[in-house]
Amino acid sequence: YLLQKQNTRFYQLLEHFPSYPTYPLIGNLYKLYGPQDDNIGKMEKIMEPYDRLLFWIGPIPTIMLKKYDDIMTVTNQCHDRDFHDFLKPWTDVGIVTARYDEWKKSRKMLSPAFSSQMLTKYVEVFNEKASILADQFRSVVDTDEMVDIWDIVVNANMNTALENIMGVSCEEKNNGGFTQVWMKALQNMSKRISTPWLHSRFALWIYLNITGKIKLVEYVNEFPTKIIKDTLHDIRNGNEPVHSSKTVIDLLVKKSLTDDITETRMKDEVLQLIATGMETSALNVSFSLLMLAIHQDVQQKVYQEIKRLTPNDAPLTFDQLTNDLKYLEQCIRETGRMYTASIVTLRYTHKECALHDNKIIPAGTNVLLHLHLSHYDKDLYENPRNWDPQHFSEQAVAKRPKGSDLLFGFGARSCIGYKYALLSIKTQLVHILRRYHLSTDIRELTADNLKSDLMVRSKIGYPIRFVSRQKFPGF
Ligand code: HEM
Repeated sequence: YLLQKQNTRFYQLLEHFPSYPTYPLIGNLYKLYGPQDDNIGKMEKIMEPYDRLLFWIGPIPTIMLKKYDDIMTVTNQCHDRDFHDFLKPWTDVGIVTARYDEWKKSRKMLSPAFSSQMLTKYVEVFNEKASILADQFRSVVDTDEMVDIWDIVVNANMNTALENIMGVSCEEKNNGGFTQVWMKALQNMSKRISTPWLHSRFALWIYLNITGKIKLVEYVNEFPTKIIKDTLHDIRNGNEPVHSSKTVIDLLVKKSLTDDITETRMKDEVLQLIATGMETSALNVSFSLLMLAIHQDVQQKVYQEIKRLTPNDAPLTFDQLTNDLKYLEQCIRETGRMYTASIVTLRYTHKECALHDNKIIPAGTNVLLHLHLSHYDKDLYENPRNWDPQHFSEQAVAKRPKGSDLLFGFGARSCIGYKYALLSIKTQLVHILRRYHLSTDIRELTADNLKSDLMVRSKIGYPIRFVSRQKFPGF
């Protein structure tokens, strides 16, 4: 009551947004809590009648938006996310969690890691890891057995990330260990989000210590710290030419010789790149392969494009991956639309933010931008529940407002790694499709088959049958 009295405008502005009954201290976020297996369907039902919905976490307001024009308006005006404290035990200030001023430093520091010159270097690693990935399906080829490809794909993407970001080859000792520890650490982060009592920092600290999971947090932080220290040591001792950078850590460490960047900050930047880039890419590869296995006609068209534009089974080049293979890219984008890895993204309003109908989100509000729901918008996509690469044909894209496909977010804080992701995903799909024809017994993958923790996943896995190309006449 006192809060409301003191800040009348704040509460008056929020009254313009629909909400559910709210209770003192708890608010009404209870509406969204429940088993993770059911949360996507539940969210869709709750949001169905609304374009905007106000939730209260105790006294803190959170507005959920699902229309692309609202999302674009907010992302154009607000450049902050406010969940730094939430991830703090695992990672501190970095590009994803930093507030505006610190974020500008991160973005400037990391942009060179995504220049064409660096991307060209990464392509070599993409080819090498994608070829190893394709090799791993040899044991099941032509057996008629369907395999759930997730574990294999996620490992391949972790190995690629480790090599390009940290320069650690997956053949080296302990890296397998890092992938397992990382996945467990992510499960714990997601458990914190879906478990209200773990929102308290003190409760989380007790939980992590009693269960011994604090060791995961320590290991995840020690691993990149050691590599940063070793790289610094090498460069200071002249063992590394200062002008050549193959990895993100090389770039950061060299920058730290002239700029004020601490080892902790470098470690957090690196962890946050892995957190945002690795699983998102692995999910797109897994969903894309499953979609191609379901949609045989599309698979055939993609395969013909690959045969036509990348003959001789040679490693793919940066130019081929960037300029050719347009239909394959349509498939990847369509998968990203229907199975949006990052189901939501966040903004925090430091100033009032006016929406197009003059409703105002007051300063001090968290805004949840529901990318997944925006991708099922009938105003943007014909038959949005159907997986159809034609949604991303040149003509279809031209008809939509520029930027309304929110696969990689929008505005200043949109995905810094989107080109990297597209190149990496394309390389993996080409290496696999060149060698195998894919099929599956799954007929379709609807919203009921999806669940979400920090990311969107298939409840029924990604079961695929592999047949060698030679044995598959007609393709
Ligand atoms: C299919 C793969 C990927 C998808 C779907 C994806 C999607 C997204 C989305 C939706 C956002 C939030 C944008 C916003 O809030 O407006 C984001 C942010 C980000 N992504 Fe990606 N991403 C992918 C791959 C990658 C890769 C490979 C990297 C790096 C190696 C990366 C690094 C980042 C970073 C650092 C941010 C935060 C940017 C900032 O706050 O300035 N992402 N991504």
